[in-house]
Amino acid sequence: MSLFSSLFKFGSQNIAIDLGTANTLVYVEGQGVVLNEPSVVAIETINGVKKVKAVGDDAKMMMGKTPDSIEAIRPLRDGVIADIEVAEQMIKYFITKVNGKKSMFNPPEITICVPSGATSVERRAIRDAASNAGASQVYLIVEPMAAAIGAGMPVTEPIGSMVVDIGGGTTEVAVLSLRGLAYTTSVRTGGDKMDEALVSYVRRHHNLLIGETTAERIKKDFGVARPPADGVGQTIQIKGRDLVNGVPKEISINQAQIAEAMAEPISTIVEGVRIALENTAPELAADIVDQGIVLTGGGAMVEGLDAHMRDETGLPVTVAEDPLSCVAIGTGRAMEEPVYRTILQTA
Ligand SMILES: Nc1ncnc2c1ncn2[C@@H]1O[C@H](COP(=O)(O)OP(=O)(O)OP(=O)(O)O)[C@@H](O)[C@H]1O
Repeated sequence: MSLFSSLFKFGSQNIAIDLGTANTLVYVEGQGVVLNEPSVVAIETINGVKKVKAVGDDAKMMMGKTPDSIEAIRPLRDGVIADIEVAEQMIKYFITKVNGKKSMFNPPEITICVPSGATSVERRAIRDAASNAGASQVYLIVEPMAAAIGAGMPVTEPIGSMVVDIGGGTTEVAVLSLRGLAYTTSVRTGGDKMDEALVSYVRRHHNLLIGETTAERIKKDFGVARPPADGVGQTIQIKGRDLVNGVPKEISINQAQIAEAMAEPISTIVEGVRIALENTAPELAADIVDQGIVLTGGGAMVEGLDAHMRDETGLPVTVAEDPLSCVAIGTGRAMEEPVYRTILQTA
């Protein structure tokens, strides 16, 4: 085997990254999604020196439970990079995890998605983080376009389609046609705001303090976008700290109350969709009446959200097949398939 072919064989594959507020997914050329871990980094400070202690799953397990010397950080907030240095460390860690040491000798091309509303400064921050993490070339793709490609929507055709990507930090609403965004808006509300709404509801109504992780678990397992048909739904027990006497306490809450708690962020998302529909050109709007709206992102999995949006807009609404992976799959397909190549932006 020649030196060239051995280098080629052992070279690193190009990769696509969905750098999300809540989760980071990595798609490797020819393999698909190979990594899906929380966007969390645990940093330990010893004698003023900061060191990465854990990344991804291991770091998330530490959230809310770390000693003073360790801080679990989410480097992305509201869909943009809040801590550039930590984000870079996280990207570097994930690239090495999928490509091993190969990336050092033969750096991969990286295609990475950015929120459609990201400013040029934010785009540069994401590009620099990927370059510093070892990319030979960085391409960007806007998140709703990636979500639509991942959901199998006809983005290259002269047909209007609407995608609503409900992530952790942001909800991206976009109308796409002929490889471009005909209209886009980004609402800084997503799954995180639903968690926060649950935390404050429980504090207000039960004087109980619960953590973000507990709130997220309640949302995922019992969250509903509208009150259950019987007006109550399932009742669950939740544990936290009593705000009056400071001791651990358990209370009961039902799904009607959970729906009430989550109502505000959900109506902000629906309002974003309504504004997008009002701003869509008539020909494209006519297509959306036929094609309907497709929901992607983890927030799309809140029970009854599709039905609620159908009632609010009067349009057909469906949830994509694999809502949590749509953006990563779409970013990966845009990297691999020549038909989407012109959609990619060189950073
Ligand atoms: N089964 C579920 N039901 C409700 N919400 C869920 C479910 N699974 C995941 N989520 C929520 O989806 C959100 C994460 O979605 P996703 O991974 O698409 O976001 P992201 O890409 O990381 O965020 P962003 O697009 O804002 O950068 C989190 O708020 C998470 O709690």
